[in-house]
Amino acid sequence: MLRAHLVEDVRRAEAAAMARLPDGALMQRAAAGLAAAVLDLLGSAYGSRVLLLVGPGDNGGDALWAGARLAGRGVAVEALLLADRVHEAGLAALVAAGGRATRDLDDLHDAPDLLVDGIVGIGGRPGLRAEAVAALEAYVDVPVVAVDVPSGVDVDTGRLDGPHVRAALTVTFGTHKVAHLVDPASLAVGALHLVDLDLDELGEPAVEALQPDDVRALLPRPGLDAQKYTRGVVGVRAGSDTYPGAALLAVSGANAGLVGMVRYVGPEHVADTVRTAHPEVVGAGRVQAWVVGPGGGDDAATMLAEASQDGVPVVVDADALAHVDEAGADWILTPHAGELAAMLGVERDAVEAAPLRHAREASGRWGCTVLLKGHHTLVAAPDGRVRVTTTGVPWLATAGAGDVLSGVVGALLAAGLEPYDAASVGSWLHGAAATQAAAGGPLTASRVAVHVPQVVRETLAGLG
Ligand SMILES: NC(=O)C1=CN([C@@H]2O[C@H](COP(=O)(O)OP(=O)(O)OC[C@H]3O[C@@H](n4cnc5c(N)ncnc54)[C@H](OP(=O)(O)O)[C@@H]3O)[C@@H](O)[C@H]2O)[C@@H](O)CC1
Ligand SMILES: Nc1ncnc2c1ncn2[C@@H]1O[C@H](COP(=O)(O)OP(=O)(O)O)[C@@H](O)[C@H]1O
Ligand SMILES: [K+]
Repeated sequence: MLRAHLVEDVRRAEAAAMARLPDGALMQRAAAGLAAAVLDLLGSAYGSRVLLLVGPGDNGGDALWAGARLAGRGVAVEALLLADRVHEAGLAALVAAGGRATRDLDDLHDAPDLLVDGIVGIGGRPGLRAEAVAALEAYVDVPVVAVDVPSGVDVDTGRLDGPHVRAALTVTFGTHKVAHLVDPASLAVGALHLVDLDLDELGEPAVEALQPDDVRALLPRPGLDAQKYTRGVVGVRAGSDTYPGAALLAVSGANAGLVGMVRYVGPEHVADTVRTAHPEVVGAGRVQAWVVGPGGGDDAATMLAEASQDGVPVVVDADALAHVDEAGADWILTPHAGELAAMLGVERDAVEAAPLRHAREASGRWGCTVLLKGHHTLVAAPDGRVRVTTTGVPWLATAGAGDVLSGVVGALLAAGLEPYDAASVGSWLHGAAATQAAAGGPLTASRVAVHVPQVVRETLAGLG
């Protein structure tokens, strides 16, 4: 599991580690890891130029000490000091190693190959001061390595309020922070590299992200004595005269092999199309979970009312979301930002600016799992836990992709996974299938469903 902790938890664990380590040991480990990552990115030390942007705190200290190490390896290192006082020992080390420091942007030599953002780290407030913005604007085309976090982001929430760094690589220390995983800040992080500091006592993570091993452990798989009913039956109520295709897509996700049987209930001509495309699918009957809503149009309210009567878990998606009054504790709501905004009576922009807060709020309000779709989809449980999906590609932002997702999640729910696991594992598989289907290029929603079995196969085999 990839875990992200709040700043207060990082501070506490850091204090405990500092109490048992020699002075400055943690910063030296951080700086060594940072310098190694910068060297990797540069390719070669000699002839390379690096500019450190140095703020007032220990984040600047990390940058200066890493700069000293880089200068010692032959990199031409300059530091632009953006505060009246900077980390003194770090500055002295840089200068002793042959680096150069200035407070004046105009006093810098040729354009660097890389910027190192040591402006602020976990002690930073959102936004950047004018001098930092001017320095970043002077080198807009130069890739940035962020120290710990891209400066300017709100570390504990992932919000962006004001100017911030956009990194090509973020090198973080000890544990991940919320802003690394949660949108919109996660969009500014670039590649993410963790330098281990052996911190213990970090406590419970604020958010976490499933890794292939976690998914492997959670995936339902048939026992030797399995029969179709023991594997679970998922029912899909989706599609309408206006949107017949949504039924096909939701069924294709449900029918990716993760359950024993799939039932479809909907308009007769849609059912014909579903059966032609998926001959395995049968009609009404007992199910262990329902998927309700994709393409439901005006029928969505009836679909939801009928599915609710069975008392089994329900995945509520798309048109059915508008009709959720009271939700069962074992339901999963799967809105995108626009749908969640309508449910909560706020603007879409507000949800997009603070998806973590709104996903948590919705989960609390309806007392069930909420899966908020986006670049990094969030799954929030009513007890406060949140998982972030880091699989997937932007090509997945295509019509019908959400319908496939609801089917996959419903199948996992019917197979017996807890709602929180069904939603997060389903989202992980959906993203991984999209990445595989896209193979670096465009994809359509139908192709995502086709790739789910192969992703499951590779994950079970430990190839994920
Ligand atoms: N924790 C760990 O395990 C380890 C931590 N390590 C490193 O320490 C970093 C944290 O260092 P830190 O605590 O000194 O805070 P940091 O972020 O450098 O600066 C805070 C200062 O900036 C200022 N300031 C605030 N907002 C601002 C803004 N928007 N724009 C401009 N200035 C702003 C504010 O000053 P103020 O304005 O309030 O006077 C405050 O004094 C951490 O991210 C990691 O890199 C590693 O070395 C080892 C392991
Ligand atoms: N920028 C992005 N990067 C990766 N995945 C994305 C991005 N934007 C959207 N997605 C994913 O694409 C899917 C779109 O679903 P949705 O908005 O419900 O579309 P539809 O309603 O047409 O099915 C979701 O799984 C969402 O997480
Ligand atoms: K930084």
